Amino acid sequence: MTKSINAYEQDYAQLMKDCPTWPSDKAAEYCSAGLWEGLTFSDMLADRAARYSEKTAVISGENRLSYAALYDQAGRLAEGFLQLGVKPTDRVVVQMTNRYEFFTVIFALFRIGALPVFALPLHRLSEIRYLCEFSEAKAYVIPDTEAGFDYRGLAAQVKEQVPTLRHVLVAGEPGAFPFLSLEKLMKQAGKRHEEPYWPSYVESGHVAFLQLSGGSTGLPKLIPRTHDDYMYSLRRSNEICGITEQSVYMAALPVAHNFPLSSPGVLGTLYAGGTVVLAPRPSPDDAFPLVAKERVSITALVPPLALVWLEAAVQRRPDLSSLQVLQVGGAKFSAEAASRVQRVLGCRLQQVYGMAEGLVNYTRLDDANDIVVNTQGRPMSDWDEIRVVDEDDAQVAPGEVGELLTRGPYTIRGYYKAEAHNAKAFTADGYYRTGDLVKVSEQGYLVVDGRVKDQINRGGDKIAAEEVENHLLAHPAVFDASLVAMPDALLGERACAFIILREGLVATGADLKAYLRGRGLSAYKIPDRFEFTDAFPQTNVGKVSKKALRESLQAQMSAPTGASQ
Ligand SMILES: O=C(O)c1cccc(O)c1O
Repeated sequence: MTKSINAYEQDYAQLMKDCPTWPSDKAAEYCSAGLWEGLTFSDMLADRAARYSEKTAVISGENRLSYAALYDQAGRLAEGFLQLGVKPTDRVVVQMTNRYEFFTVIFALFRIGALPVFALPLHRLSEIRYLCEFSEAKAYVIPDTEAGFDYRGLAAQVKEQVPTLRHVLVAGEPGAFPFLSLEKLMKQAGKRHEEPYWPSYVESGHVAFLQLSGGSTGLPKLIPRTHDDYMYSLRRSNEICGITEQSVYMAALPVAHNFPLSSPGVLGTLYAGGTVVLAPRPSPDDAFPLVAKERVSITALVPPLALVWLEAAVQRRPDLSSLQVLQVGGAKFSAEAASRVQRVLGCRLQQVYGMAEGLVNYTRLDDANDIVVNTQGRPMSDWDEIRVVDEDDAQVAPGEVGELLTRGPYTIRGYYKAEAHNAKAFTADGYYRTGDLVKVSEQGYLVVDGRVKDQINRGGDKIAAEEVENHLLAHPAVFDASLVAMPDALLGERACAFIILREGLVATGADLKAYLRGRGLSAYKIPDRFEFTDAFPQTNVGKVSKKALRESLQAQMSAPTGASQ
């Protein structure tokens, strides 16, 4: 350590300047109402390790980590990170598949006040390079390989292209790459010193990590969440979802995604002293045996996976007797599929409509079937403020469709380093513009009815149209590009790119797909279909009419003479 505590205070002051937070009167209100309890993630784990000690915290393949072991490993890794020169307020991009090191790493970073930046396992060079650059990350943490993909090769490219990135750390084997394994980092740090072995710089009001936005603009936005606000959302989610120390939560979705991370997810489960089971993949082949073996009581899926589970369960009749609750969220779940969950899987359905920016809505476990099947739930907290507005920000009549705006004790007031965007994405009085169209029932339940933001929700994977369009526009043969959603029975939506080629130049759909892959774009963002055209329909203010493009696509898809690929 080369700096005094005061120096870190300056670093925190800078960080907090980059991260808009709540006005002080609101913050005081949330504190005095006991919503923000003044607990950091590091203190939370220390407390649970003392309380639950040998109880199993995380199960991942052959590994079973007790609360004490998780705390101990996080402490040693924290020491290791400090020795590497990672210090309070530094950013560290964490791209981890569902393995236990996700927890040892993030709790190590929480401990020293460094900020994990949560990447997803499917992210590739384009996304990771951006995350590392934009957050000025000092380190990048990866698994060695997973599902046939070598993250070390990706990291080698990122390291070469991002000069501020000093360290790559690997869960598993570094192999021939010049990277340090987490295991070595932990050993290097030696045995844990007497506590506390470094002063605590971390306060509960500080930003704990940067979460990723689904986004609708060219580049993904980073979401600063504080210990206080996130912890409140976990505590309240636990109450609603019945999470206790008896709960066994299985993460089938990638654990860094906000839904399995916090609604109530793996962190809610650790908060309650329960057990987290990490499924390597969400397929019935992997997940059903785990549910039976570990007596999983609750898990979370996106709608396409829920459909796959429903189908497989009918055929295989697996032992899901321990499963009490299946949460479905991330995209709209059809009422038809929703109505089959209880009968086919033998557990209660909970619909979850949430966003990494904050607001999470749940159907309640004792809600009538009609509500559980037909709505996306209601806000988790009485402190959530919501408004449903028309294009002029005027409140719509009760029950009418409008854009959902929200603010509250766990909804951010602005993105990280995004002043210009924040002015558009938030109202002057601090409401976040969700970009989703909803209607609110008399009892306060939300039904999602579309969106105004330019995004495609591909089975829960959100694609910002502008991001993909920008990549397409970089192709020499592309004059203009417009990405729209097309309906899909399994995923809900897929992406179709409408392309106008430059005169005299040619490119096929296959060429453009290969081009996007070559630019390091993740697979889920690569358009599923390409349509070549001479001009785009326009709105009466002269913008590209995506509505007209979607309609022309619909007409073509229902026409008898198949698709042009
Ligand atoms: O981002 C989401 O889609 C989401 C869904 C359910 C719950 C959440 O917390 C989410 O962030």
